[in-house]
Amino acid sequence: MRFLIVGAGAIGGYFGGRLVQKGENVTFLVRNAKQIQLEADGLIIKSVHGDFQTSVRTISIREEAEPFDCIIIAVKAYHLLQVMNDIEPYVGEHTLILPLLNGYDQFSILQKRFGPEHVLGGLCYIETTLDSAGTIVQSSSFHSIVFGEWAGDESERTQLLLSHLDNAGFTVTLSSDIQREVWQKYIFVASLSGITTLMDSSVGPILASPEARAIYEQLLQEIVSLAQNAGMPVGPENIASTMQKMLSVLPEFTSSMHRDMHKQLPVEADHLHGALLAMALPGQDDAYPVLETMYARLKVYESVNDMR
Ligand SMILES: NC(=O)C1=CN([C@@H]2O[C@H](COP(=O)(O)OP(=O)(O)OC[C@H]3O[C@@H](n4cnc5c(N)ncnc54)[C@H](OP(=O)(O)O)[C@@H]3O)[C@@H](O)[C@H]2O)C=CC1
Ligand SMILES: CC(C)(CO)C(=O)C(=O)O
Repeated sequence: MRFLIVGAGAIGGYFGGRLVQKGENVTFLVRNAKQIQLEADGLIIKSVHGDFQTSVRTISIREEAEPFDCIIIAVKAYHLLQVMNDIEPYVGEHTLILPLLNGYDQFSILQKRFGPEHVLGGLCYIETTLDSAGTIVQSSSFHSIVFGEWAGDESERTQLLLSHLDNAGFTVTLSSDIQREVWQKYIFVASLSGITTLMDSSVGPILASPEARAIYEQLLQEIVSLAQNAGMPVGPENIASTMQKMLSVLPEFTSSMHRDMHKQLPVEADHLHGALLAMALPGQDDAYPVLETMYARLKVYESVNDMR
């Protein structure tokens, strides 16, 4: 199976690198500066599971190549529209597109552009970031991909993909209810990135402060009830499971958005928190005050960042 990994950043570089390490046929679609860096140094991963470095095959945008069997999309949401133009030449009749972005809107955007038959549901759990030299740094031990047919069907093509993603040093799960999995992750990441950016803190001090913890719990409730009212596959059980996840992480655990904010990088505020608020039913737009506060805080960050 020929993989094209779009974006050799924190998640694309990590999962793609692991697949290279396993011996899978992997190519990275990258922009110029990243291509130069990868050609000079190779792909470098510093991981709690052990460091490794490998040379990788890259192509640059518009470079000729046959369509790929599976295109894994591992860019930030604000790059998705550009990326859809860039991957078009590599999408053939049987190509599977597997987005690993956080959020929800990416699926309908990709389905509309390439046709629903090409787009799988997918997400990942991992805590990775790029250091100033472009090295991928993994700081927590979990590293998993969950994927499946968007409509929940069983299929030979997802079984085949599973066999190629499996045994690559990370966990992979083929789900028959990927939309529910996507929402579980969305709730976790939207609440985590909201509270860590608002408090400018990792999880430990937030949960240790009764005041901050109460705000987190209200945020979680708002997100779950908003999504449920909007007809998404979530329910009150998502509150308990998300809280359990929060209680299981290390005190220094934080969101990728919080880390990006410290690096003065753009954030996925519209794609995560803005998209949630846009789902609120008419007449309910003032029912989510904590979520609105989180979103406002991110919009202020964006405007200050734009002026730098
Ligand atoms: N980091 C994490 O721990 C986690 C992140 N996520 C989610 O995964 C997604 C990706 O995040 P993350 O990996 O952290 O982001 P990064 O910014 O680390 O990586 C994204 C990469 O995409 C590349 N890119 C952007 N546009 C293009 C393009 N047109 N063609 C090729 N490459 C391109 C960038 O390359 P360049 O070097 O050229 O800028 C960059 O290296 C986000 O939705 C995020 O929320 C999900 C789980 C965990
Ligand atoms: C919460 C986490 C680390 C889990 O994968 C994540 O997705 C993010 O911060 O972007």
